[in-house]
Amino acid sequence: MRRVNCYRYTIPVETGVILRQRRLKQREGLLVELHENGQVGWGEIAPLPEFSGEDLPQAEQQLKQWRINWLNGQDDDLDRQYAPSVAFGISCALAELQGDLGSEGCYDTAPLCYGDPDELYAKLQQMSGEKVAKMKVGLYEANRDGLIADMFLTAIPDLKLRLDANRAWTLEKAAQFAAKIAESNKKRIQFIEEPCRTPAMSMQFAAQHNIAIAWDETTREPNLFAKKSDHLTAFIIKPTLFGSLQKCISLIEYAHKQGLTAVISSSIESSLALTQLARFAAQYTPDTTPGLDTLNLMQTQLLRRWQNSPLPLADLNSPFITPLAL
Ligand SMILES: O=C(O)CCC(=O)c1ccccc1C(=O)O
Ligand SMILES: [Mg+2]
Repeated sequence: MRRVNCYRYTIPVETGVILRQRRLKQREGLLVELHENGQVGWGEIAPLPEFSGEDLPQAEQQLKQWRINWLNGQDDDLDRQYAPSVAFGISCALAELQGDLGSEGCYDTAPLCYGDPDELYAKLQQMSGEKVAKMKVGLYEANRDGLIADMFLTAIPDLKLRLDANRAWTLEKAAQFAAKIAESNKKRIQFIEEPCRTPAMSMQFAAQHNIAIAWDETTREPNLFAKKSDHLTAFIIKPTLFGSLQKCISLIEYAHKQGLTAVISSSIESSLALTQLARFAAQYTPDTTPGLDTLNLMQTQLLRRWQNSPLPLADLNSPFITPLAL
């Protein structure tokens, strides 16, 4: 006997969270709770504004349709029939229901920083294992980004640095950034995600300046497999933007076959999905530090705790969660 409960959540986020020039005041999403044969599974469906193609009302409508089909005994093709955030959330709930999502999580995630050295030093001191951090660039002057990145690499000799420009730079701006990085420091740049306006420009930049790059937005565009480069070292996989766990596993396996790293990355989900991503990362990318350091953008956790997070935990009776009558 199958049973489904659905909820909508709204969590206030810290001031200053900007997504492609748009301020994010709150994070909204859906929760789906499945019951079958005495088992329970949870999933989170949270389209990310400015990044997802679908919005929350569309996701809710799709969840309503999937629920009807599942209660009628149908098992839909999630990635063919539903938007990525819907396919991802439902696949997590089904994976939990079927016991396919590991219990151990990789909570040692790469600290995300915006250029404040003190903040990064503090976070790195708490890290066990490899010291890897991610810094957003492209928001200010490229020279400044280069000086700060080089300072971090020089000051912390065992630091491996990930950078993310979200396609902000022209080739000229990217060259200004690269000019500030000491040659001896370049090999500790694990990658720059999407440095330039287009993948072709990014590949040209990487070859000209001998700096590793990674595809993030490009993993969700057509002809990904044609965009190869000797300087490409990683795919950044955001399941909420990409699709079901099964679709992500296929891309992880392809990346590993190509000798690339696959980094499981946050789409600013609540602690429910973030902890599921930490478990998924431990299961399928055990040798790679995930990029899940976004919980501190929120004012509360939802249903499940992130290891050692001091944030309060909201349960189903909290004002942040509303039952949905679909
Ligand atoms: O990947 C990470 O470490 C954190 C997630 C992150 O950076 C991100 C979060 C929301 C939207 C876009 C991005 C991005 O990687 O570009
Ligand atoms: Mg990115």
